[in-house]
Amino acid sequence: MMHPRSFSHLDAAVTLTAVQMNTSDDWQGNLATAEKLITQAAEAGAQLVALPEFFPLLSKKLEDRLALAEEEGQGPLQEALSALAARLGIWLVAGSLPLKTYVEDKTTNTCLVYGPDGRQVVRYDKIHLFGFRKGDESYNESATFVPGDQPVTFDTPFGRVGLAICYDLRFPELFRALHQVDVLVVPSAFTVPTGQAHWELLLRARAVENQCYVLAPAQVGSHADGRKTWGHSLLIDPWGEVMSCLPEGEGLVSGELNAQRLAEIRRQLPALNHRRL
Ligand SMILES: O=C(O)CCC(=O)C(=O)O
Repeated sequence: MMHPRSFSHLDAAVTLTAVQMNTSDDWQGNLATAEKLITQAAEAGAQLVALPEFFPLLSKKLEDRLALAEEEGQGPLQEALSALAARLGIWLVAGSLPLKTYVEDKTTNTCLVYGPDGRQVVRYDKIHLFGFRKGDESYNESATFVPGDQPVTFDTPFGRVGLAICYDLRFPELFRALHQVDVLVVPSAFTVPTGQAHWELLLRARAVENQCYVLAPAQVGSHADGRKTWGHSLLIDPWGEVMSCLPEGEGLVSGELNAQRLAEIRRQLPALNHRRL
C-alpha cells in the first residue's frame, strides 16, 4: 500500500512549536502564562503550537480540578483558547484540560484542538490512565479520570496530525491505530524517574516506527500538587533525530516540518508498507 497522502507540494516552511510550562494551582495565572508563550510562538512564525498535559492546573485538591472542569464547548478556558487561536491564526493543540463527565467526581483528561479560525476541530480523551508507585511517588489516574476510547487525528494543509497524552506513549498499538500521521503531538507531564529513563527513548521510537515528526510539549519542575516533572520538551524528526529540546524552565521548542525529508525517508525505507499483519 502506498502512503495515501503526500504533502511534498508544500513549499512554504511550516513551524511546529511546543510550549513547556511549570503549571501551578492558580488556573488564571497558568492560562496567562500559556497565552504569553503561545503568542511568542506565533509571533516567531509557528503555524502549530502545542501546550503540555494539565496546562491550566496542577493542584493537590481534586475539588480544584472538579471546579475547573467545563462542559465541552463552554466555559472561560475554552473561550480563551478558541479566541487565541483565531486571533493568532494558528492550529492550537491545547495540551490537556479537565472536562465534566457523567460520573460526578471524575473528569476526563482531554486534548482540544482549535483551528486558525478558532473553531474546535477535535477532542481527544486520554485513553491510557497513568498508574505508578515508587517510593513516595504514586499516581492512580483511574481513581479520578474517566478514560477515552477513541484514537484521534485531524488534517491540516501541512499534513495529518495524531494525538496522544503522556502515558499513552507507552502503548505503540495506539499509534498504529492512527493510520499514518505526519506529525504526532504528545502533551505530557512525565515524572522525573520515568522521564529520565524512558521519555526521549519512547518519543524517538514512536517517530522512527511511524516515520513522522513528534512534537512533545511537557510540564517541568516542581508543582503545587507535590509533583516534580521532567521537562525536556522535544521536537523529533521522522528519522528519529532530536531537532530541538528544552531541558529545563518554561519556554518554547520549535523547528520546521520538512515535507521533502518526510517523503524521502518514507521512500527510502518503506517499512510501513512492509508490515505483515
Ligand atoms: O509514563 C510515564 O512514565 C509518565 C506518565 C505520566 O506522567 C502521565 O501520564 O501523566
